[in-house]
Amino acid sequence: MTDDRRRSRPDERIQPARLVAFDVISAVSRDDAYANLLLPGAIAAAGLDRADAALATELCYGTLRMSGYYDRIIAIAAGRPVGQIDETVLDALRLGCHQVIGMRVADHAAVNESVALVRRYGSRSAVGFANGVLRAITRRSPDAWTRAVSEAATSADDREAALTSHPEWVLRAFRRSLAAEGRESELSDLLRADNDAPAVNFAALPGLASRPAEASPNRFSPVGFTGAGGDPDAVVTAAAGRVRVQDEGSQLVALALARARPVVPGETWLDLCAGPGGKTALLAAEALAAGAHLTANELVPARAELVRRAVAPVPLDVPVTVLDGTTVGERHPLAFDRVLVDAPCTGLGALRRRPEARWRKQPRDVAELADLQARLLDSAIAATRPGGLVAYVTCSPHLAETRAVVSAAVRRSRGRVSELDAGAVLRGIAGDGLDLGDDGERLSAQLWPHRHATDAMFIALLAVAE
Ligand SMILES: C[S@@+](CC[C@H](N)C(=O)[O-])C[C@H]1O[C@@H](n2cnc3c(N)ncnc32)[C@H](O)[C@@H]1O
Repeated sequence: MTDDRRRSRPDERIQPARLVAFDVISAVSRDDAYANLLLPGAIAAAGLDRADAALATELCYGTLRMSGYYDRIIAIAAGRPVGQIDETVLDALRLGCHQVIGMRVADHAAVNESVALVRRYGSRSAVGFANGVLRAITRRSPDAWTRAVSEAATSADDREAALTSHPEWVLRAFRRSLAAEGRESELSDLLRADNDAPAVNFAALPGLASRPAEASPNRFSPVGFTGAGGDPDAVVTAAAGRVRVQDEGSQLVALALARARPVVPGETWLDLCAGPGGKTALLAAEALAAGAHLTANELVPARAELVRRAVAPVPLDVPVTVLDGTTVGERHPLAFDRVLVDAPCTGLGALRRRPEARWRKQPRDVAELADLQARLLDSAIAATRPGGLVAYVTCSPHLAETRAVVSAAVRRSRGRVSELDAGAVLRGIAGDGLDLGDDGERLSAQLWPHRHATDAMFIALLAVAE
């Protein structure tokens, strides 16, 4: 926000945490910025202490996550569609709405500071409008707003999408994916789980680090834990990078490739789409313990550098190449025993972590990504030796990015690859308590935030014929 846009009354103080949150929310709306990348720097630049940093995070992430719901409330309170409200004013209204409805902050603080934001960053003529809208919002209880939004919905799906703050197309995609495992009835739980901030989860690289005594083991991942206390970066630094922040589902899918069958020493492994290297680090630790070699590949040079840093704490030489993964099958045919394709995807399975991501994605992204995913998987299969294994992984449960990509690749391979029972492999790692739905015919496996408290990671394991 440039200084020349700043106007305020001399007596008008806006809490630094609110200013930071508003700046980041505006950058997301205006410049398509990523909140998770921008917020830490904005907090540091403002010199916020721990409590204010937590407040800024809640204000920013909560507002972005629930903005679909808040927009319905604002439209009713304003008597006009949000598309007719200036963007800066709308962001201030969303922030105010989150404080009144989501955080139950005292009305006067939420209203006064949001109006002050409009006075400072918006047009003067909008100040009265913003004040009126926010006062209208405070006149009804959060429950009354739930009823009002429900009544204004145009269909049952529109209602559920509004109340859980999801785009309707995402809701339908989730329903199809749950229905494919006989669990459509879990849709509402899933949508609500997306709105809970996930606990910080760690992985202790096997053979190189162990879970701190005070931490709680993960339910499913044998190397995962939560509750290490304090600042996550400090936990990672204290373990010299051999403990990493990593979702439990991400741990499970990486372990599934490494542990699907016994490793023959000297095996060669490839992580085809490795950046930023979370799964590479886990695979490197597994390769080290089993006597395998690991190569990582990543298209984007800056992300390849992150992979190098991620594997540095593992005493194993892991070459990192910077290639388009779709060409690796041609360049290195039949070269690897195990290949991980952690494919670029919509990320619809990680909405808990990326608060604005649900609004950024469009249905057309799915088709584009599915085409790239198919080419990456074909390339991975071509790069795998007879008798080898390929793991196809996404952090999206969208069927077009998951089962459809896998079954088409199996068809195209004309018998060269067949699916293994990924669910059985995961249960072998995680224990029989891992509930993977009711579809007895399916060999791939889908994890879910509401059922497993993981990101919605998908995995299929493909065996290449001898
Ligand atoms: C889902 S992320 C991988 C996450 C990673 N495995 C981890 O656990 O940290 C997908 C990665 O694929 C990369 N990518 C996209 N297109 C690619 C391509 N054609 N070839 C190789 N990598 C690609 C992206 O830059 C991104 O870093």
